[in-house]
Amino acid sequence: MTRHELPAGMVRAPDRTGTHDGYMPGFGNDFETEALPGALPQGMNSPQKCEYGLYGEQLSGTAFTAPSHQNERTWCYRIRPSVKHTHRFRKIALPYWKSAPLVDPDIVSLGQYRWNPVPHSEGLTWLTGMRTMTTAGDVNTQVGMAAHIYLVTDSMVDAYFYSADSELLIVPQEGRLRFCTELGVIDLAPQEIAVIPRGLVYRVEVLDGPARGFVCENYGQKFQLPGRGPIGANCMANRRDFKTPVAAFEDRETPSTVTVKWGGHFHETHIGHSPLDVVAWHGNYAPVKYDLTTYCPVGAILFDHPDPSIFTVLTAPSGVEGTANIDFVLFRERWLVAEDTFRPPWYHKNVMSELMGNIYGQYDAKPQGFVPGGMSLHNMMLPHGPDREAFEKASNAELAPHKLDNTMSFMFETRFPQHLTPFAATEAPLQDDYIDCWSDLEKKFDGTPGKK
Ligand SMILES: O=C(O)Cc1cc(O)ccc1O
Ligand SMILES: [Fe+2]
Repeated sequence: MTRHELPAGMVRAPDRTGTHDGYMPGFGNDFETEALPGALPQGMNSPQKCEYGLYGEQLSGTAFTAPSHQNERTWCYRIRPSVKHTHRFRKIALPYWKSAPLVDPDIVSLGQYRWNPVPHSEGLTWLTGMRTMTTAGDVNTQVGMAAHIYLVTDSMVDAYFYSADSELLIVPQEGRLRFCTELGVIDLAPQEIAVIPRGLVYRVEVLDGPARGFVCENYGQKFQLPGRGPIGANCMANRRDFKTPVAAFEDRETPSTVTVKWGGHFHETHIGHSPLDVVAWHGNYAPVKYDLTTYCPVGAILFDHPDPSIFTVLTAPSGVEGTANIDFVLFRERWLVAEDTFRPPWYHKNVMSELMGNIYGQYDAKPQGFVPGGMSLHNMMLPHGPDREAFEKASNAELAPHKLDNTMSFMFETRFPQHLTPFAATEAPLQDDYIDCWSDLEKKFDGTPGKK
């Protein structure tokens, strides 16, 4: 992948070992990084005076008193304290970016739904190009999520954003984006994901456009790695494959805007400089990216089709043990080897709500119609499963080992019902005939024993 030049004037921590390539490996590590030598205080957080005349500031991602194994915070040493990066706010409208609760009495969310890719349009930034498809839970009580599609053609120029409501899990499908954050720069391409923590200020630039992808906006507890149980210490998503950017800052005095999502509403403030002014930081509350092709799937090696939870990349707990606020689940290339087994997903009805997106290729339960950039929704307790074509093929296939190749789809699975937004119900390219994919499933039963 080509390495893009940093934005003009941005200073990044030097690569002293020749290995970091702009990122530090590990999930939830306690990192430390400085873009100028000696900027990071050693052995303490709050010296009477910081080096270079910097201000020390803590960004808390969990309550001060959260148990120490969950406690997340980062110490920033910056040109100005964040309080100088916000001024009087006024509410602004971003009409396509919605928050829960949003239950429109005229919209029927009970149904199996599928959408074609939402087409690109001109002049859209990360903020104006966000299109909410579903919302679940309640942003004010910090439970649930929203699923969005982003369509981005234009970089944010002298414009910055943070969400106080949520962390954002970003799943690109087309194009490349750059996230210039307070804690460093993340370049993101399809087959990668990023998690931008709640409260972190950033701007989004287009490296290769137009860009389209999916966002899971998590109102609840942070995403973490799932427990592997008897699988042990390896496989699935491995900690070292997560990458956090090294410190990078800019000292730029230009009229700029900061937009804040707070309580489901957007607020704008005007300042005279870039807020990306963190010269050095240490801590474990930081943005991260992950290459999905490093996900090591584990599955059935003799018979039967396990629950899709075996493919969980990240999980955001809900407080009820084993019942996630959100699971992020990845269906990628893998071998199918199970004997005497119907290999695709079984027919099922799930207490959790399943929103799926296709990053590339073909999904085994839906050979047609679920296309890259497209989405589907099988809501809480709504039956679904393979379409007729997939069922007939898999029921009659010769069960030699078979590689599912050229396939990468994912699921945002939440314990809460997902409600369609007006955009999803009326403006997005909904496939009206989706449920017909099951209409030709035959009755095969005729009371004859031994019939298979
Ligand atoms: O519905 C789907 O396609 C997702 C899914 C996949 C699978 O392998 C098992 C259950 C499940 O919900
Ligand atoms: Fe399902």
